Amino acid sequence: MRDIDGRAMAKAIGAEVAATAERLRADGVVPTLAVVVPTDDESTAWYVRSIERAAQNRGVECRVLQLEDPSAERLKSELDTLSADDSVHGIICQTPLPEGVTLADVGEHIAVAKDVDGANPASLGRLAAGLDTFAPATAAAVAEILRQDEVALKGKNVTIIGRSTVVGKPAALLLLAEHATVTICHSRTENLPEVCARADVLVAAVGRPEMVTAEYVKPGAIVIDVGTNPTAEGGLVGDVNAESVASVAGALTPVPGGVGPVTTQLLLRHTVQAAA
Ligand SMILES: Nc1nc(=O)c2c([nH]1)NC[C@@H]1CN(c3ccc(C(=O)N[C@@H](CCC(=O)O)C(=O)O)cc3)C=[N+]21
Repeated sequence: MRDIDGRAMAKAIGAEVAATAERLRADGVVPTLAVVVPTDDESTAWYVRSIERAAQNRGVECRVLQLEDPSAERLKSELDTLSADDSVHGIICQTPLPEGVTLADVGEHIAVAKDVDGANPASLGRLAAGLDTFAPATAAAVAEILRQDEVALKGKNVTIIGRSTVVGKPAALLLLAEHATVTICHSRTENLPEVCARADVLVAAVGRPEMVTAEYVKPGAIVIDVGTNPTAEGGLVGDVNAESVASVAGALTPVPGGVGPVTTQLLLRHTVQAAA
């Protein structure tokens, strides 16, 4: 089994982002991303630091707004303000959200043109309708990795485990647009390993540590692991048991070093595109 090098792909995207950011700055536009952080959460805090670091390296301005357990009203008004602020080009509201607040709820307060992580239901609708729009960065990373790795998708069986609005559903739409035959599985799917084992490309986006084992994988299949599950030791494991699938899969995105780094760079790419 081959490892797909997400860090190398991220680096290439980052270089392209830096070039675009430089052109924008020469034209007097400082590409700016606003990161709204509404809760204290370890994996979110890590992602935010990673966005800040990457943005700084690529010439994108990053404004982090840490809110202390805001009400839904406060969060929405903050997003309304950023949506109306001409100096802000991209907005991401980090999940998890405070108790009782849904992403669809707050997402409606992120202007579609600045919705670089595809949180507004209107962005998802545009994606479904085949209109120009930003997909959630993680879903976009799945499609980008398959594109950069030159994985054939036309007519192929792509199976996605997980039907979330931020990953499973938008990834399905993006891969449908590449003419894949897409199956979405979830917790109620019958004979899950068997359904997955028909896939030429298997995308694991469930959030269950190392759930996907060899019996889920067709010999030679490309496996994309979207999971970032924190371990007790402070590390990170994916949704795929890499050791188990190693003898069956053709290729796998490792965790860390797979989908994660590409996700961060695509958020920046979306930001410079929004600024342009
Ligand atoms: N609205 C929203 N969109 C998100 O996309 C979102 C979010 N909220 N909340 C938090 C989670 C988490 N997340 C990660 C992204 C990249 C890595 C990543 O790059 N991880 C590194 C390694 C990290 C390590 O070693 O600890 C890697 O996979 O190589 C991790 C986690 C995006 N999230």
